[in-house]
Amino acid sequence: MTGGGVSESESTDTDQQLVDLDPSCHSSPADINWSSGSSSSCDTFAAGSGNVGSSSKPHKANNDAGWEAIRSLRAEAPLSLSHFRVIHKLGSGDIGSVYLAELKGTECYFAIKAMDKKALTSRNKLMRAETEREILETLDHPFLPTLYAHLDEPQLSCLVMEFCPGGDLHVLRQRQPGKRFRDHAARFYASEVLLALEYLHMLGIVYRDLKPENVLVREDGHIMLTDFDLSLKCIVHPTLLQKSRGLESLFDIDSDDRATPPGMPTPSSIIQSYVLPCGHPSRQNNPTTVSCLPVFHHFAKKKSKPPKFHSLRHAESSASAASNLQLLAEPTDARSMSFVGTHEYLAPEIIAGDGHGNAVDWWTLGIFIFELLYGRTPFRGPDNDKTLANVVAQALHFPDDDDEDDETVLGLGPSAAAKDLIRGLLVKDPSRRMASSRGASEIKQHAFFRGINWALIRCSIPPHIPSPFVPPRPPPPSPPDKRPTSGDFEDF
Ligand SMILES: Nc1ncnc2c1ncn2[C@@H]1O[C@H](COP(=O)(O)OP(=O)(O)OP(=O)(O)O)[C@@H](O)[C@H]1O
Repeated sequence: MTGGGVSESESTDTDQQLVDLDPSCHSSPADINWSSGSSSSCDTFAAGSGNVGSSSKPHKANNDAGWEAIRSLRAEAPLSLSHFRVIHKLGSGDIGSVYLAELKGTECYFAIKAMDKKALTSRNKLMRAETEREILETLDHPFLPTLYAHLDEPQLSCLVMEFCPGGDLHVLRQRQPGKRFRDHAARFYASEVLLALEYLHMLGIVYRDLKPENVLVREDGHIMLTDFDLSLKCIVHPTLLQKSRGLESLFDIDSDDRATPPGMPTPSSIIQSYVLPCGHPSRQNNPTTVSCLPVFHHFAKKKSKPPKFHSLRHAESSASAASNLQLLAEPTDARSMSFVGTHEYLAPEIIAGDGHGNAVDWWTLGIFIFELLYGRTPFRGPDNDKTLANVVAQALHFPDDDDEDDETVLGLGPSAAAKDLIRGLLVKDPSRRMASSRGASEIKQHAFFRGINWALIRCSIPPHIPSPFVPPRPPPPSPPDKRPTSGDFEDF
C-alpha cells in the first residue's frame, strides 16, 4: 500500500536507527549477539515488576506449550535472550524489528520484538514502546497476541510474543483473484477484527492502527491483530443501556462497583460462553452471544460490591429487564489530539486535529472492509496530501456504482449489505458514525454480519488455512576446533 504511515505528530521520521539483528548480516543466525551481557538481563514478568504472567491469562495460557516451556525455565532461572535461538527476521517496524526465535531445545517458537533502548530514547519513542508493552501485558483474547515475557536487556527491550506463521492480510489479499476478497471472506476477517476491537475498547484501548498489514493470520486461519505502539490507553466508564429505551443510561458502574446486576449473566458465564473451546461442556449449555464480556472479565478479578443503581429499580429483580440491558463499556468519550495512523486509514477527525476517540477505530474498520472487498482504499490520492484532503472532503464512492464490472454483473461483487455497512462506518462526523454511541454491538447487528455466531466464531472454518508451519532445522553444529581423531569415528 502506498501512502506510508504517520506515526506521531511530534515525530514522523521513519529512519531505522534501531539495532539491526538481521541474521543475514551474520555468519549464522546462532551468531547473533542479542545483547551485551544477557546475564544482567531482567525478565520483568518473572521478577514481578510486570503483573502479568500465565496465571493472569486464564484463556490463552491453558494448554499452551509456550507457557509451559517458559514456566519450567523460569522455575530454574530468570528467562533471558540467551535461552532463545534466533532463526530469522520477520520484519521491521518503526520502533523495532521482529524475529522468529525458538526457545532452545523446546520446539516452541516465538516472535521477539527487539527495540534498541538508546534509539528509542534519542527518537523520543520510549513512551510508545512502554504503551505497547503495557497493552500487550493486559491482553488475553483469542484474536490478540499473547505476551510471554518482557526481557529488559542492557541494550535492548524485547517483547517475547506469540508467533503467527500465516503472514498478513495485505499479502493474502494480493493472492486472491482480482486481489480482493469475496464477501464471505471479508465478513469473516471483519468479524474477528471487530471482536478484537470491541475487547480493546472495553479495556479502554483505542487501537488506531487498523490496516490489513496489522492483521496476521494464525496457523489455523483465524486472525491476530498486532502492533499496539500507536494505541491510546484511557479510562472507561462502563454504562448499562436499555435497548428499548435507546441510549438512556440506566446506571453507571464506577471503578469500585463492579458486581453483576441481578438477572445479568455472571462474569464467569459470559467468559465461558465466549472463550471456551468448542465442545467444552459449559459451551454447549450456554452458547449466548454476549457483547460485554471483556468488561466483566476485566472486572471479575476485582473484589466487587453491588453497583449503584441510579434508575430503573425494576431491573434489580427482573431477568427480562436484564435481557433488555446492554453494557456500553467503550471509551466513547476518550479524546486524544495525536496525529497517528496510516494516511489512507486516518479518520477525518484525526486529520482535523479536533481530538478523537474510539470512533476512529470504526472509521478504520470501514476503510479496512472497503480495501478487503475492492482491493484498494476509498480516498487514496496521488500523494499523501491529496489523500488527506480526500478523506476530509471527498464523498464516499464505490468503484462498482457506475462502472459495473463482470463480477458485479454476475452478482459476485460486494453485496448491498457490505456497502451499507461501509457507508455507516465512513460517516465523516464521528458523532454520527455507526457505533459511535452504542459501540460494537451496533455493528454486530448489521445485515452484513447476519448469520455470524459471535460466541462461536472461533470454531468456524476460516476462508483460508495457511500451509502448516514447518519449523526450520537448527543449524549444523559448528566444526570441532581439532582434527577428528580415530576416536571420533569409533561408532562407524
Ligand atoms: N507475532 C508475530 N508473528 C509473526 N510476525 C510478526 C509478529 N509480530 C510482528 N510480525 C511481523 O513483523 C513485522 C514488524 O512488525 P512490527 O509490529 O514491529 O511493526 P509494523 O507493524 O511493521 O510497523 P510499526 O510498528 O511501524 O507500525 C511485520 O511485518 C509483522 O508482520
